[in-house]
Amino acid sequence: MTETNTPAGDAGTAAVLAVLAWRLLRLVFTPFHRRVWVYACLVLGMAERAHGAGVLGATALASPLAWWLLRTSWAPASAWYAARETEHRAGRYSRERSQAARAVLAHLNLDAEVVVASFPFGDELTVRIPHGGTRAQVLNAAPALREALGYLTLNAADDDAPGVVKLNGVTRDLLSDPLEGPAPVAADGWEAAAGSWVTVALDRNGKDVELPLFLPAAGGLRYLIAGASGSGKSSCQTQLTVAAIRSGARVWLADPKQTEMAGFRPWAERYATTPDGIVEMLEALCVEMRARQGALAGQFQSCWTLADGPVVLLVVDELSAVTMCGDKKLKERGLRALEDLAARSRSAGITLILTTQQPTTDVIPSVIRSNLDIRIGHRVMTATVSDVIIPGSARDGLGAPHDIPGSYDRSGRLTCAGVFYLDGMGPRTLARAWYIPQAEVPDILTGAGVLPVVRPAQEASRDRAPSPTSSAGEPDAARPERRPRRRRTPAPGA
Ligand SMILES: Nc1ncnc2c1ncn2[C@@H]1O[C@H](COP(=O)(O)OP(=O)(O)OP(=O)(O)O)[C@@H](O)[C@H]1O
Repeated sequence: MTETNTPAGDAGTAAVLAVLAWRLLRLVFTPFHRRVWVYACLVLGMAERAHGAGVLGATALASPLAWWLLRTSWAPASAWYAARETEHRAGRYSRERSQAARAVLAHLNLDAEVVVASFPFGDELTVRIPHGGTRAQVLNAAPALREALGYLTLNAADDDAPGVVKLNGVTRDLLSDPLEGPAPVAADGWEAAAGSWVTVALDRNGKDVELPLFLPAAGGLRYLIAGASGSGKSSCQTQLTVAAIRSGARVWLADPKQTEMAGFRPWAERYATTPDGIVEMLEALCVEMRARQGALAGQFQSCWTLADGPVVLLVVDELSAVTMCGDKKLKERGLRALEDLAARSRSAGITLILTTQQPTTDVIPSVIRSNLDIRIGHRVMTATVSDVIIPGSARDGLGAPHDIPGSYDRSGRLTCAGVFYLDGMGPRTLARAWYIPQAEVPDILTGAGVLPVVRPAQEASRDRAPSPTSSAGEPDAARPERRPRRRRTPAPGA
């Protein structure tokens, strides 16, 4: 085929060649997976030179413009592009950081390989101990690495593998920066058996903090979550409840404030809001617990397993609704049920989350407190209160909830909302929780394909005819706060 020698053809060819030259130059610095585009331009340009087809040249020139228009005006294209760019930048960030770290170590006569992985609050540096080198040498280099890479802190992680040292470098202040983005448990594809661990927070080294819902050898867990109003007590509670529902546990909720847990209501097997409804629910759970224990005894088993049935999660959102209840008899019944559950629910595969904003010895009597295994202490005002949540924390120097600094920002939110001390899961840890607003709970659970609990028709009748020994959950606000009116008429269908 003959070449076109018109001035327009020459100008087109020159333009194509200029684009190609630029693309070829970039090719040298472009990672392999991004080169396909450059190859496509190259092929089009060659075709243009060989066949003089102006259409191909024009395509080669116009296609970057078309792609730019596409990705700026069509949402799926821009989302894809943004995701690729983020991935690309993260790769570049890690490469640059590992090169910088290697240079620092080489300066200190340590010829070590370094791999950097980034986290929301910093980086994890995995340093391979060089031949003839020691772990101590790498650790001695940490201050120089911290200085050179600009970390606030750089500490050795406690999960070293043989031959490597892992260092956690923190770039953001845990106490002043809330976690952004969806909580891991809310992510698409989060799947778990009821026994799995739930990532609820990041610790001050930027590492995941995981909490269990059930432990195969121990059974259920007993959580205490305490802190001042607005300190973010709902953070871990909501995440654990989402995880429990997603993993098929039966969830019973006591929600006297009717705010923190309201989003869960359609998925809760039992839901109570008034003191007598809550006490009834606690008593019903004691009955369930004894039935489970009876079944275990019959099989000579000491502890519930997931093969025996699903975990039951009981969340009492404000413990004082029971333990400080004005009705003395009701309070005694509630305390008896709570003591029973705190002492014996574990082996029956029942997990408890007891939450309060008044962590005093009246609200959490010591007989209940002493059985709670995992304590999550958000900001409180005094050392005495810290000691109730985490015994000894006021004096042991390992960090206490009243040490957590915080003030209200202009929107009225506590700056330390969601920051807590975790005690009872290894060394005491300061962490910041992910946050799931209640309004998002229905979308998360619906999006995960979890069907709401179909409540039996009797539920309505329970409202009308509650009985202290019935296994009824009472639903809610329709019910008078003090004493339900008892009707003698039998429940429909009874
Ligand atoms: N982990 C978190 N990260 C960021 N913000 C949070 C976090 N947890 C809570 N918040 C913010 O703080 C506010 C109060 O949180 P939350 O309702 O959990 O507090 P609370 O301790 O349960 O308070 P109360 O006892 O009064 O119900 C929330 O509306 C939210 O804006």
